[in-house]
Amino acid sequence: MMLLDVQGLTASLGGRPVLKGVSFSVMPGEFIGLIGPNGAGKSTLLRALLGLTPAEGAVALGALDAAHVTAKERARHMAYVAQEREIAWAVPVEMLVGLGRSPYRPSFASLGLADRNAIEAAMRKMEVDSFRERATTELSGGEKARVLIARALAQETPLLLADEPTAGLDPSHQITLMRLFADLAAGGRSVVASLHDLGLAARWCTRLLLIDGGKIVADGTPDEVLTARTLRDVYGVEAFFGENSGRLVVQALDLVAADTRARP
Ligand SMILES: Nc1ncnc2c1ncn2[C@@H]1O[C@H](COP(=O)(O)OP(=O)(O)OP(=O)(O)O)[C@@H](O)[C@H]1O
Repeated sequence: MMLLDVQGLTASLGGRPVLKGVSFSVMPGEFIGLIGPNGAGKSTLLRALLGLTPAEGAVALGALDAAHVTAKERARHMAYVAQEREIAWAVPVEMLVGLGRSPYRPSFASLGLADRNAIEAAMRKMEVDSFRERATTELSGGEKARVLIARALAQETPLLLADEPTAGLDPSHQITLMRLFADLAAGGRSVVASLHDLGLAARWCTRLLLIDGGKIVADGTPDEVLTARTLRDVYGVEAFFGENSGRLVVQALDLVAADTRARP
């Protein structure tokens, strides 16, 4: 059963088309890296899936039509980690992570055992439990990111959407996060994360969707998508390609000369 099915999604912002007929589906067990240059439409796609940006086309959340779900139904199906990490409200870390349980409770109801277990597990996974009482507004950028990811994990949804979740994390926490997402996928849930780090995308994702100019221009395994040609044409970079433990290793090395670059 598909967790997400997207057909012909189009969206315009400020009068300009930003998504131009995007179609794909997500099966349980996939860790999908949404990659593409700045301005390609990755955040807009994630926001459109969540109903935060108006879009045309069909989006199915499992058996539910996204156009007709309630906010709570949607939030029980997919969690979202936004690119913006601004937290305006000086709540303790634990309380912010606890907001991930809102889709399961009537407003203002107290936390039940399942809620408390989910909050503990999420805080431990993101290693924020040691500063659970600190105000979220007084954390470093990477710590805030981990708290916001913990909130999404506490939501215990089949599908997790994350917009540049590794940005601002140190290498150890980047790997911890990618491993966690890979484990969630191996356990039958699915993750769609926009990523700029092609090395992390190649190493950990089961599938990559490459977006350019509001369209999916490649969809497949990291080996299929991250070719010298696509990196040249879409990103305008020359890259080193290697292999480690059977997985692709990619590192962008330099810009290609503009006249050798063909836009797909
Ligand atoms: N509120 C807005 N009004 C008008 N145009 C917008 C708005 N938000 C985004 N855009 C434009 O839509 C296009 C897609 O933006 P989007 O944020 O989806 O790209 P992205 O692939 O996530 O980029 P990045 O990697 O830089 O985060 C860009 O050209 C951007 O300038």
